[in-house]
Amino acid sequence: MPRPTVDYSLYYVTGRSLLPTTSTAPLDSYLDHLELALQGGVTVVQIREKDVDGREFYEVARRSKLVCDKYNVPLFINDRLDIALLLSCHLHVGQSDLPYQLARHLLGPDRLLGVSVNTPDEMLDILKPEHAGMVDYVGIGPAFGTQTKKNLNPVIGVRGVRDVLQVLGDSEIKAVVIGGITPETIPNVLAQTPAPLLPSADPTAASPTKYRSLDGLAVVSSIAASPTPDVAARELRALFAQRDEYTTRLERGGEWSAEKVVQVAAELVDLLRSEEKKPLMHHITNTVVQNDCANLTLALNASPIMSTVSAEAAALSKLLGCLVLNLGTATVPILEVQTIAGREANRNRKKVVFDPVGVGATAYRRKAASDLLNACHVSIIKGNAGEIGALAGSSEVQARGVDSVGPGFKDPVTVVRTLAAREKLVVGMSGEVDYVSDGHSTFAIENGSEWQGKITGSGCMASSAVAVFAGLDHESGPLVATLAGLLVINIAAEIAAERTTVQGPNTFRSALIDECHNLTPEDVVKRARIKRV
Ligand SMILES: Cc1ncc(COP(=O)(O)OP(=O)(O)O)c(N)n1
Ligand SMILES: Cc1ncsc1CCOP(=O)(O)O
Repeated sequence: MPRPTVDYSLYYVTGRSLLPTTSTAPLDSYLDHLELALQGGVTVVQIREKDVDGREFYEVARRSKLVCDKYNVPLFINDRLDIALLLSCHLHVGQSDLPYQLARHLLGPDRLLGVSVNTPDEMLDILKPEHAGMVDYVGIGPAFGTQTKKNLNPVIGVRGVRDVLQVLGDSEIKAVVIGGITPETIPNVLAQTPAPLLPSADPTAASPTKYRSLDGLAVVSSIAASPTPDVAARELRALFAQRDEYTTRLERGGEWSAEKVVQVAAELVDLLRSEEKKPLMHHITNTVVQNDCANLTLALNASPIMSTVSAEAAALSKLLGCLVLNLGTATVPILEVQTIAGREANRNRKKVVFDPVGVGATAYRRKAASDLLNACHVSIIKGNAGEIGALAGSSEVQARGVDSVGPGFKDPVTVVRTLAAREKLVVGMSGEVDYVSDGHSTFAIENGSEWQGKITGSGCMASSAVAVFAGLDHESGPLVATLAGLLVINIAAEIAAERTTVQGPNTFRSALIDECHNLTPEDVVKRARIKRV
């Protein structure tokens, strides 16, 4: 008998101790809860019972199987091969349980076997030719921190999950992600995990054209702790149903020419000028530039709000055009608010711009940036060469505090393209020439003024300009938004610098904000110096 084909989209690992209801008949109440979860769309169930004796585990599994059979949903048993065999169920084992080779031997050929995987090496072991056909799926994680499991393996973040998927490649073994999977974390998981299938593992070798994605989401508390498990399951299923959109977006690549970018940037300036409902820009930014970024946002005809209050992040994210997360004042409370706001923006499918201010300066900031990129999906990273180099893992360009020093990269195009392809977002690198890439198409913008390097916060203001364009409800996407934002601020800077009244940094700063306010679509068309590289 061949093993069944399973839809792993929503894999519910039970957690009886987390159930919200207490009842005089706890097992019945748990079974009712399980049935509701199945009605909501759970596609696979695993019975995971910790700290109970074998008899109780057996009874819970036996009764659960009757419920799952009613919905034709496959049932896995966690760890206990004996119970899986007795009930003709499938089995899940971890790396410290019975070795999966032995488990397969005893389970026989007809039942499904899943294995937990925490590292690329563990994945490689399962893929060895001598282990072929033993494992049907892997549970990759923990992706995020969770209260549900004691003795948790190291948290690997979305990028760790992607590293395992990269090794899994186009194997027929299915993959689910586990650990801290909630409606808030799912958008980032779906956006970040598709792993490029390349002839070589080097993401710079060529633009990836195909990606390996997850086959499902595995959750405990997102369903077990819900008083309405049917509603919870439905929401999780609906979120997972967006998976292919994320992959298709990556596989589509970019078709933009420089001329087309300029034309659309001019249209976007026009749209901003005419927009009655100005896009709301939520900035969680540093204390040095708040006022300038708010004024620049207003000058471009968008509405700034500079809130650092976590309690209103959810409400704001519903009204947002775009969220700006700036690493300049990287205190622990600010990073916490940024994480919450980023996840809420992801949940509401709003764009997030990340300005990794000073990320090259200290190990503390590098960790903060990495944690933020693991916690929420960012659409655009905009930084200077020192910052982009630090995120790309290059030491070619040094950072001095928040500034970048030296002549820049020998091959800036490869740096931005590689980082964009790896992080699956758009990278904008500002400097004498700005480089922008989505991992497929890369552009260089030559507009700008020397004065920009002589005022503090010009990079942060450029990020605000990018965010304004990203926040417009327009189909052109984050690549064009980044290009439009940088074109606009650089052209406004050029025009400002030509003013005879500009005598130094301070008069330039005021003139820059004025010229952002005055800029016309015609200025963009006339002055843009941009090329595809
Ligand atoms: C689908 C899925 N993936 C991973 C695990 C974790 O299993 P394990 O590492 O054995 O840890 P315990 O669940 O036994 O605590 C899982 N159960 N399911
Ligand atoms: C069993 C397990 N294995 C890795 S994390 C985890 C617990 C996941 O629980 P939750 O979905 O509540 O974070």
